[in-house]
Amino acid sequence: MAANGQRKEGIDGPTNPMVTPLLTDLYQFTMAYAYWKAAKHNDRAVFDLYFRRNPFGGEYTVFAGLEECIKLIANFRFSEDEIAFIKETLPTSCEDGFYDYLRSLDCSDVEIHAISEGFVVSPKIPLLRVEGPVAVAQLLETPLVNLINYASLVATNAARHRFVAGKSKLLLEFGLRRAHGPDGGIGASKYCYMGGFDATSNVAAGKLFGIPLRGTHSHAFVSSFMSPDEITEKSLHSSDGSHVCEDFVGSAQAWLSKLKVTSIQRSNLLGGIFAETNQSELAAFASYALAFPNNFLALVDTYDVMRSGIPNFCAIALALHDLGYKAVGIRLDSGDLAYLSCEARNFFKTIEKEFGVPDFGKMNITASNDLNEETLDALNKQGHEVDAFGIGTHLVTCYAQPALGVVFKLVEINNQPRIKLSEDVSKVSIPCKKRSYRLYGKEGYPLVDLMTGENETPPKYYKFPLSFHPIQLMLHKVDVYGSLYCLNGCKLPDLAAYFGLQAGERILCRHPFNESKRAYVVPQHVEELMKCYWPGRSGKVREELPPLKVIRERCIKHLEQMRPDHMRRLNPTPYKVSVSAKLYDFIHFLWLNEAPVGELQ
Ligand SMILES: Nc1ncnc2c1ncn2[C@@H]1O[C@H](COP(=O)(O)OP(=O)(O)OP(=O)(O)O)[C@@H](O)[C@H]1O
Ligand SMILES: O=P(O)(O)OC[C@H]1O[C@H](OP(=O)(O)OP(=O)(O)O)[C@H](O)[C@@H]1O
Ligand SMILES: O=C(O)c1cccnc1
Ligand SMILES: [Mg+2]
Repeated sequence: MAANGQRKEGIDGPTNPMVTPLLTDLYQFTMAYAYWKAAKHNDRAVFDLYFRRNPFGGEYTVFAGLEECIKLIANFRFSEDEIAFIKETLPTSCEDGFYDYLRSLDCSDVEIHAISEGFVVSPKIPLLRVEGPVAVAQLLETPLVNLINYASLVATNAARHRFVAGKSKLLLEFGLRRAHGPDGGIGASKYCYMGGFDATSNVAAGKLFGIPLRGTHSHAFVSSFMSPDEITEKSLHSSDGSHVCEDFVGSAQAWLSKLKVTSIQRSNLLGGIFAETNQSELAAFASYALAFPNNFLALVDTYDVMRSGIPNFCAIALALHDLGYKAVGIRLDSGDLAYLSCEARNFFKTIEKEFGVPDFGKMNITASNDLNEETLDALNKQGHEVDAFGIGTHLVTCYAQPALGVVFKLVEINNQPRIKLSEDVSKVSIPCKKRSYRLYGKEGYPLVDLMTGENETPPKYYKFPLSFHPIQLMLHKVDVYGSLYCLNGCKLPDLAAYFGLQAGERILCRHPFNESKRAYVVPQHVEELMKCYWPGRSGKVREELPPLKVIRERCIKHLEQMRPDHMRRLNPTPYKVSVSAKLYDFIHFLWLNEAPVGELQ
């Protein structure tokens, strides 16, 4: 049985148990029945899954969700219960043989080629190519689009937040409470990590995917304390266990008095900004420090950041320091985050200097509160001292753009290329079973993504850096005379072959729909984009599904290798997506063939 065979490959089911063969649109079942009734259900179809436009006004998208697609494919079988439900749902006139057919269905005859998860991808280029019996491929349409749409959108959103925040900042995903339901929350954590976040507050995602977990505490914890008298157990061992401070709260209060005197005496240094801090806040901080002396991080904006939160935090951090512990830092969750972070940093640096506490000035400052790309950008422009950003709502709900328009289009049936026409040229599908390639330029940046027909010769390139090779000199001559002939008269491809190199070839890359847009490219490197992730009966080797961490590293690497003008936030340069000359001609031949000729009256 194919399902057993698939299980032997060790691919678990989808993370979300709701991802079953029923997680599809009704019309996939009605079409499947009609195909079956017409004995057309096993016609061999090829579908491309792609999106039409990059999200968030950008020029790049991170491809995510593939692993879940393959998990669905590998375990795609109808249970009796599910078949019974379909039978109840479809008209009674539907013949029983159809349900026997559903009973026999799996994806053993489906072949999936896909771009690897974490790649930077562009519109129109197939992310996934599904080849198989037309009825099965269509049943797969909705779940595949569903699994890729949000995953890629939120991974891209995360990558964009990382781009603005900069490499050195810690990015924490705090969105679970605001995500679109439990699946949205789990997906957000997984794909934000993939897109370059460092950690999540979502404990379930930490367990499921091994994502690092991070967190601070909330305002409720601070406001739940009324006074320091509430703390009954006030003693704290020193970090090396050599002695005990019997009254940790008293020690913090003593530090507070010292800070106050200092602040009054040196009002320019500490700003002379506080008199009496909020003692219930001090109690909350002390209590948290007693619970986590090695991981003390305080939310400082419950009452007043500068007049209470920061001095209270410093008093506790200094009392911890006396016992050999190092406080972690603060979180700011309201107000002007640029201004407050700079003030807090000055305060910490002053304490480092005044009291000789090493590294106190480097205390971690985390900021949160309705952050998004724009606020991060504004903070950068103003100058800030934030080390870590906790981002929730805007990140996980993809507030700036709620969906990526992923589509699934038939490009071939029974070896016959198909096209979908539209008044809107950007919606015309690109027919044929295709291959796609990324062509890299001299500087190492991707220049263009190129689609060709399945059987066209792949673009060629120089396999080794020619600058290190004796052939380079001769090639120089080739450049100078603008000819493909070298000094001894042999053709460049022959010469390259002689030296064991693959020949570079000038490739005409054409805009799929705009006749005048074309460019020649001599690639320095060519990467075939789609790999076989589910071989079906083809006998091809199945590409392994790598761990999330590996996908994340791949994603970060790919984002970093993009040319900066494609990545900028304002008016980025469009990344080129093209087709070969042969495919261009074929698209337009088919277009003319399928478009009815109008008649003017
Ligand atoms: N320096 C800054 N430049 C630009 N935007 C900022 C800056 N500091 C904070 N923000 C953003 O301004 C908004 C402030 O929102 P709002 O006024 O609702 O919150 P608040 O009054 O500071 O805090 P809260 O109501 O949560 O206690 C947030 O989206 C925050 O991310
Ligand atoms: O602001 P987000 O980007 O969504 O990030 C997560 C937010 O969630 C928490 O508070 P919550 O918003 O629940 O309460 P608050 O607005 O009163 O702080 C936290 O304090 C952050 O502010
Ligand atoms: O740990 C935090 O600070 C946190 C977690 C979720 C939402 N807001 C904050
Ligand atoms: Mg909030």
